[in-house]
Amino acid sequence: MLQVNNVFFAYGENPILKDISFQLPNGSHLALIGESGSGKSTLLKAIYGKLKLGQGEVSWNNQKVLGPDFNLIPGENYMKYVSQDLDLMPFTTVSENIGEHLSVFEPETHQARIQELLEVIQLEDYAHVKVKNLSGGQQQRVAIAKALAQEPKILLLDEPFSSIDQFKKNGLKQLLFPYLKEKGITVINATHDPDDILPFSWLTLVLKDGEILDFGPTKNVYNHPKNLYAASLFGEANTIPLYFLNPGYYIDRPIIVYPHELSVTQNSDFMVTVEESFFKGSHFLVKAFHETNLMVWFIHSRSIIPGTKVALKGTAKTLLERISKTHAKDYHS
Ligand SMILES: Nc1ncnc2c1ncn2[C@@H]1O[C@H](COP(=O)(O)OP(=O)(O)OP(=O)(O)O)[C@@H](O)[C@H]1O
Repeated sequence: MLQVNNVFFAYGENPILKDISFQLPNGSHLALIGESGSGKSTLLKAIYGKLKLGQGEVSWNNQKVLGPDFNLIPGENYMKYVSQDLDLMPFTTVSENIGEHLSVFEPETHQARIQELLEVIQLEDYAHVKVKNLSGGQQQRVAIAKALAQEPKILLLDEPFSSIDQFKKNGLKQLLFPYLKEKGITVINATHDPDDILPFSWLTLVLKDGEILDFGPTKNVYNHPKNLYAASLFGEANTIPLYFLNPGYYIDRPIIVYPHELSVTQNSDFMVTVEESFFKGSHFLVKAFHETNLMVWFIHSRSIIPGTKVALKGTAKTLLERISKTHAKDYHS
């Protein structure tokens, strides 16, 4: 179990992490999300033991993570941190980088381990290429393999796929994340990419201004977002007064609605005027305005001519659940 208890951290007078507490069972996969500057990298560094905490502590299996005052080289041997600063040896090969910290006394195991990791990061053909001759994305993959070579129990990833193209990124994630799960490695992945979060992370933690806004199963964080900020981290999102969606609810409470939860209908009083349709491959993302000037995003199978008035309804099951939860809250308050 990884435990983060009441962690506070400031850069000088500037508080960055404010009373962060959460627990992660071993082998879990957490997505750490939040806008730029919300404190994701700082939290990873705090967990890794790189920062002198103002207050609080981090422990793993009841063993305290010692900070920079105790470890000359920050970090515990059961934990690896892959940041943007890749810490590779540019003039040696991919294999040599991955195997840098492996025992030379077991050459066969050593080679087998390197081969296994080359397959996970899909760089088998580059085993003997010098790192300086690789692209930025390829170097990121080597840094991940190098971290995994030492069989950590906890892997901290700081936007690990930022330089990797979409095609390679998808393939890599489909190999890497199941591999980490199979090995029982606890993963905290700081990311801006909804495609990292929804399919792979069972848990999600939302940071806002250095505080935890939400923490729980990804499905709950997504389906019942705390506010527009949390929902927007997954993509476009709307806040719409409840009574626009169901005139039966005479409550002036806004509700979060994802674009895919709205659809064009013949019979609804919720009318909007289309401004623009954006091609998204399998559908169009449409930007429209209600007469109250409220901006509304919804998806549609075709592009819609700007200026067209359409009626919208929200019938998605997830939205209906959210509506009934919001309505119940009003009813009881
Ligand atoms: N070495 C530092 N000295 C002073 N302030 C810092 C330092 N590193 C980060 N900060 C500040 O701490 C805050 C949090 O930064 P952090 O890098 O943790 O955010 P982040 O959520 O990871 O952002 P991004 O998504 O852009 O990587 C920011 O306001 C940043 O300017």
